[in-house]
Amino acid sequence: MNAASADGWGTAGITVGFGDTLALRDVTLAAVPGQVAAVVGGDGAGKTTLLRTLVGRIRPQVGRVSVPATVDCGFMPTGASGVWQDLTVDENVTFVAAAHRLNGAELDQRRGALLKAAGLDRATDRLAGHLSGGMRQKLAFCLAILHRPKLLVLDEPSTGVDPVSRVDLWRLISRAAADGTAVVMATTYLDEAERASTCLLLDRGKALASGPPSQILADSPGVLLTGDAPAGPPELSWRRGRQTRSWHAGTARPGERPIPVDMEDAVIAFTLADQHREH
Ligand SMILES: Nc1ncnc2c1ncn2[C@@H]1O[C@H](COP(=O)(O)OP(=O)(O)OP(=O)(O)O)[C@@H](O)[C@H]1O
Repeated sequence: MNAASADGWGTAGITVGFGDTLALRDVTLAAVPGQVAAVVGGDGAGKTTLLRTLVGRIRPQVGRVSVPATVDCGFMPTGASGVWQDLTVDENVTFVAAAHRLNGAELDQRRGALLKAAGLDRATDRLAGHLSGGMRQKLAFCLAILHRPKLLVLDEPSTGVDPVSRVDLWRLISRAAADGTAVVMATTYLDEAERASTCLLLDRGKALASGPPSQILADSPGVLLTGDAPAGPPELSWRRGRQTRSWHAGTARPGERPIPVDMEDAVIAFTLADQHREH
């Protein structure tokens, strides 16, 4: 369980069920040092279950999980629940540092650098419960990475965060990866997924696509059209800005002018293609 493969860590063919619900079916995810792997998918897709299985909080019924030793893992649960609301920013850091036996000059240096990078260095005496949502998420991030984990797992770190704090958070995440950490993050923001090294698209517990973002876009199934009105059945059309997107399986028909897909289109196209196959 604890050995790193040549390429890093991750899950191999894991299946997780809760009673009658199959939350994950045969899902493989690679966590590679120096890279950010984004896990994307809609509500109930299985993102949280995958991350919790990766950090050892859920045991898969089938498949293998390989991660570094627990002390080398950092986990930021969803909704900044890793933050103690009744403690100040500084006290939160001290509390988590004690759990990792960090102290002295090493802790002072780490605390100073992280809180500054997160824009929290002027808020050290504020109660975490009184911080804005974005600041609290950034504090949760700092706590997860305080002990310089080799594997950092983040569950929707930027959900509900304003655009400026999202940029800050993304900078912190990129820096962690640049320092050699293997980062795995669930996100519902597809612009973030597009900037990751690899993406795993989940839908109802199943992996619909995985690979570098450019490959996911290139592999996007079917044909995407845009216009003022749906070009096919309403269940295969959706609004995007002022335009309507329409999708169909197969290749372009005579007279159609398919448009290039971005990550948002690709995620919808993979999901529709999967539903199409099922019917
Ligand atoms: N502890 C649990 N007991 C029973 N069912 C669960 C449990 N945890 C998750 N599930 C179910 O497993 C499926 C996947 O849930 P999960 O929370 O992993 O999805 P998600 O992609 O993180 O979605 P969301 O962003 O909405 O939380 C859902 O159908 C969910 O209801």
